[in-house]
Amino acid sequence: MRVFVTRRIPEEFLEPLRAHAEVEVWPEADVPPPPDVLRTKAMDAEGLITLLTERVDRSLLASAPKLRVVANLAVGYNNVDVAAACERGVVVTYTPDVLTEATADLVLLLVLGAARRVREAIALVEENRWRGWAPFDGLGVDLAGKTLGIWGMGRIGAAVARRARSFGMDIVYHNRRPREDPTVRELGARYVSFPELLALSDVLVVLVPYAPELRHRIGAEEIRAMKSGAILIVASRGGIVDEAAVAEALATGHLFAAGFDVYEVEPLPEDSPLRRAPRVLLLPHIGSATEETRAAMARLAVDNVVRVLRGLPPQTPVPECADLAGKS
Ligand SMILES: O=CC(=O)O
Repeated sequence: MRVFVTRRIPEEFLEPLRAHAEVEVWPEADVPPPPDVLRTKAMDAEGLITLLTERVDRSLLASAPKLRVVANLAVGYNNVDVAAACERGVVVTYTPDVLTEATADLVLLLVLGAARRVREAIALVEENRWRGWAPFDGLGVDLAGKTLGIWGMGRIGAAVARRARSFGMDIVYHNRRPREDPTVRELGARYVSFPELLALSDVLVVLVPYAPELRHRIGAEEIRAMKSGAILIVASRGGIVDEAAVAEALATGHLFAAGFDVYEVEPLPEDSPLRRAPRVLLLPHIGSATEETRAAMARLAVDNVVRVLRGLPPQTPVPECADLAGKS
């Protein structure tokens, strides 16, 4: 059996797979295989370990007759056409849970960094422009007593809410449906409509998974509906928030600050309006990038492939395909 891995990952994580399959690894660490290479490799592979940068679409799946499992090394899987995979009997897996805490940490870093204008502060020191303690220069805003709005209250949202509570913030959230589980209730997080979320949040965190119908769901109009002086954090997938509209709202001062870890186009194009916007903290999609978490993600993805190849249910099939994977 053959498995193609679309990025170089440490050999120790691939070891368990080598006992069951011939493993081929794309040799680059940070550049994906070109689509035609992925297609060729998929043609005679039983398994693929993919990243969020790889498009596993209907046509690629159709040209991969032996494929049994696509293990996405990410919690988001909008890069995979899950419906097409399910139809073909291909199991799709992802890496939830293991990255929840690391990603929530990074969201808080963005919240704190945006609220305290840390990018400007660092530049002051690095560029040797710091002239001394100034009582009213470079001021940020407090978080205690403010309202944190979470759009997308899932595992990561709840972990963000937990952290924000310890900073003295009140929590509101919006999902398609209220979450009834005790974790969210214990956090005192209040379910609100989408317009209420926009209107109530001092800090709004976007954590909702990408879906095509959500493209630019937060645009100029929605930003206008937010409080003047609010902070917007984007941490799930790019494209949900109109980046040009955010840059404009930062320029006019309607938004106090913004923080991004994900973008509509990655890596961020040189001419992105966000680069020229004031008070914006831009990170290169590193939500889960800790040693422990990436190791856990790699182990989980590899284990999922091994299990499917051995005819066992994987640990973490995507919910849409859970039945197919023998786990519901
Ligand atoms: O963005 C990263 C992930 O989905 O895991």
